[in-house]
Amino acid sequence: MGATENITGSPVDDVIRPIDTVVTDDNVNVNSHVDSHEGTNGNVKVNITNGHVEDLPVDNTSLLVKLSQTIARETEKVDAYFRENSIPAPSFEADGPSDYPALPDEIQKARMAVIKAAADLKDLMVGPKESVRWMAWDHNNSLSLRAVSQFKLANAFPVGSTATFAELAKVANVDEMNTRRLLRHAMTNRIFKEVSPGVVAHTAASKTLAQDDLLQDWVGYCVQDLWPSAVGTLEALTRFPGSQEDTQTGFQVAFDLVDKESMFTALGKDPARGRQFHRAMGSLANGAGYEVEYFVDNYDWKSINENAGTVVDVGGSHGFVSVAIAKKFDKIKFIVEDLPKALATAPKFEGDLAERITFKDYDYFTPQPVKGADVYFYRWIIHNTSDKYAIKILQSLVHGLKKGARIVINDHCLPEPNTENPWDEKIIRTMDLVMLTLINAQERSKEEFETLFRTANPNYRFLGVTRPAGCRMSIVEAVWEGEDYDGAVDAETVAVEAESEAARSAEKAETEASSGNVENTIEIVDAQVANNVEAVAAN
Ligand SMILES: C[S@@+](CC[C@H](N)C(=O)[O-])C[C@H]1O[C@@H](n2cnc3c(N)ncnc32)[C@H](O)[C@@H]1O
Repeated sequence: MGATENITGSPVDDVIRPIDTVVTDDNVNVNSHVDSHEGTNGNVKVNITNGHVEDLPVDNTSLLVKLSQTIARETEKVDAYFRENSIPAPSFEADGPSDYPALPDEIQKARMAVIKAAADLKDLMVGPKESVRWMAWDHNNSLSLRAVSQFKLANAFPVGSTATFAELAKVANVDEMNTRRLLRHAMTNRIFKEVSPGVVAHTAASKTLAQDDLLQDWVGYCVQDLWPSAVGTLEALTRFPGSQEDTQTGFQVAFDLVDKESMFTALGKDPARGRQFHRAMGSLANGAGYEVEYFVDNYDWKSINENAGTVVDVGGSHGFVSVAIAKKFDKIKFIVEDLPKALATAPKFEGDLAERITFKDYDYFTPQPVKGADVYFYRWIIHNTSDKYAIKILQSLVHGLKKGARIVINDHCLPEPNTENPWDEKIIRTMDLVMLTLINAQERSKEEFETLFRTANPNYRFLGVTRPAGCRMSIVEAVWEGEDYDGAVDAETVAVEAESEAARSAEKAETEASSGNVENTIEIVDAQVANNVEAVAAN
């Protein structure tokens, strides 16, 4: 039924009058979904029948126009910034930039507003039925992307030149017709373009893939390991309801490893696949919003520094987070704990860093050996575990905590629905599903973090969660309000012991500590895989 008909189907134009229900705020809220927009253009019509006033369906035209206005207005801000700063404009062509530079807050906000409004506008223009219909075909994007990735087609011909489908078919070792079909589908996602019949050239996206090895590994890992795991997940959930074990996930269903091997163990046994995983994680960890500076700059390290306090970096790998904090806060002492295999390749620090940062072998499911420290922090640790194991980790601390000790978790924190820019919300919720499909772990909301601490021990008082602007990760904090530890060994003593222990472990180390560059990150993740294999073997 149209807006100009009454329920009997007779014309009602003569009794339709515009009413003034205009919502004047023409700013589209960047942090909410489209259904929270209340704006209309003032043309909401009222049907007066038998003295009865009814709202008729709101005409969405006003919302469409508002979205398009937002797109135009905010795009102009981004465009002006690019021009003023002589930054190359975004382009689909192979000579276009691969990524956005770091933008000032205001310009980044404008960019995010455009991304949101453009997505909303597209969805509205497509409509719910057709959106859902074709969403169900999304896996075909993975299929054509997997072909490009697996057959290494991005590197099959140099950027700036072209290749025929016949030539690319040879590279892929797949017949020409099917190579063409796969590639023409990839082209609908702007990966390659057909510049003349049968002739393929690079685009900005295929060029980026060709030039970014880590991105290729990210894609490879996602389409080869993650995608089949996603397909196996519902079977895992029905076969093992509520399982918290990392050997009962979609990954195990997909690769016939149920109750046999965790993903880390499986990848650890297969060097090529393991390397791809490590490098994929390196690609992610170097992405926008994950920079370690957010943690360094947004936690109260200052007060710890003033008291020359001790900080324990649990699961700290090669200590690159501690190094970054130590470089800014010159009095804090750090103990970086990890499994022996990770520490075996740890860097040897020099000078001030060597005096203040020590390594210690430690399995975080066992009682914490460093007692009486000021802060114990877990960066990218707790989200790798289900609740059962996360609680175990937090309980392992209890016997050595002094009153007032802080426990800090640096992980994603799931937002309340619709409070986040939809793009960010999609990424964080997808990350949560990825943790489920691969290792039965999870991202957590503020309430879930609070419950973890409360369940681990009622003497933890949850202090809350903060999230630095621009960062994808949050800082979760609790304080220990129970009795002081029994004082058998203090943090200082353990630090000294740890130093000599680490010196032994680090004999073979050749790596330099750095503040989180790609190579360093890859090494860290290498160590993680190796250690998880070890941890699984030990458990
Ligand atoms: C994702 S990495 C995080 C490294 C570092 N915290 C960071 O922010 O980059 C996880 C770390 O946990 C370590 N790990 C895994 N199992 C462990 C265990 N049972 N005890 C101690 N460390 C462990 C791995 O070796 C790896 O270094």
